Amino acid sequence: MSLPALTDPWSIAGVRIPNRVTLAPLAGIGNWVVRLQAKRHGAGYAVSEMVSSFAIHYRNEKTLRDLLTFKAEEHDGGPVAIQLFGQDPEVMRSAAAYVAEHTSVDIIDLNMGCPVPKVVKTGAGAAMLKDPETAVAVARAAKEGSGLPVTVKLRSASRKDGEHDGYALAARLVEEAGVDAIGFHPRSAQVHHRGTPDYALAARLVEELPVPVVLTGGLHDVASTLAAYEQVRPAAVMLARGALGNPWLFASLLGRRADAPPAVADVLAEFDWVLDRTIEHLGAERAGRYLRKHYPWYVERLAEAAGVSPTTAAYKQLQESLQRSDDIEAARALLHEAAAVAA
Ligand SMILES: Cc1cc2nc3c(=O)[nH]c(=O)nc-3n(C[C@H](O)[C@H](O)[C@H](O)COP(=O)(O)O)c2cc1C
Repeated sequence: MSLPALTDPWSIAGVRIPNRVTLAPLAGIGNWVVRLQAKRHGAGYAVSEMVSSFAIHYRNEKTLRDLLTFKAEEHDGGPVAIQLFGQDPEVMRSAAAYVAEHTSVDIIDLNMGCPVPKVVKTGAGAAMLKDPETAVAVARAAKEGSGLPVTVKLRSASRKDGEHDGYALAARLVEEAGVDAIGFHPRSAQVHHRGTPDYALAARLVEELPVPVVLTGGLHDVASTLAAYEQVRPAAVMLARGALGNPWLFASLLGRRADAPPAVADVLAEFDWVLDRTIEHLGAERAGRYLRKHYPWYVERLAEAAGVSPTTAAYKQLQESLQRSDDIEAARALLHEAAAVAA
């Protein structure tokens, strides 16, 4: 069969997704601002940062306030999912029921791939690859609790030289828990985010499973994403590190803009948009601290737009000044000044 264009629609359990370029879950990053940013630049589907099922079950105030905000405009460009993690089926059932009732999410995604020790030592994330019975029970509970489509994002394996326990788990989740799609990251949990993903293995999974497989891993620019899409033939591609402070990648992949760095004015306008929306989300004080994580990406874009290496002295100094600043308006002024020089 011919390979659909990335601009072609597809669906997860009857939920229509207008194109095949999607935003990956990104812990500490993928809040409504970042999801809406991806959607504005064309992403057909976006998954939230991972959220603890326990925190929802126990009604942790900060979690409910900061992580369970989904804006109506996020849905304009296609559906939105929340990613939940946790190893206890009954807690997952309760958390899934809560998000179905209290948020506008269309789909629940379950994290079975996070390799971070804090998560794995509780038996959640990538630890689930070694415990298929629990993984199936958790997925079933999420479906029953929410009544929503449920997808699972997982790694190909726990260990780099071990069996492909994640690959095997994917089929069981679909067969035994009725999981509606799989997000597949063909790297082992052991290597975290290093090395080349095993796209040949991902292609086999796409052939084998009766549900959509969404590919993530190593999709850092237009060329690498198109090459992986053609090799693996997944239902969709899911951008992660490649999209950090680079929402233009969505538009370039969808043919809505050239595959070229954004202009200085575009970087500045985007930066202002992110600042304004994050102030709306967190208030100016918290936004100022939180956004330090985002600043380096926009400095890099600015350097690219100016045709200069981000390692030159001026850009290094700008990075340092931004990291020292927790005043959001001071940070805005710094980037505007640098942009005036770059333009
Ligand atoms: C900062 C960061 C946070 C991430 N957070 C999550 C997460 O919350 N849930 C998840 O399933 N994967 C998470 N991932 C993994 C990504 O979704 C993605 O699968 C992975 O980075 C591979 O894609 P890449 O090589 O294109 O970056 C995270 C990755 C990064 C770099």
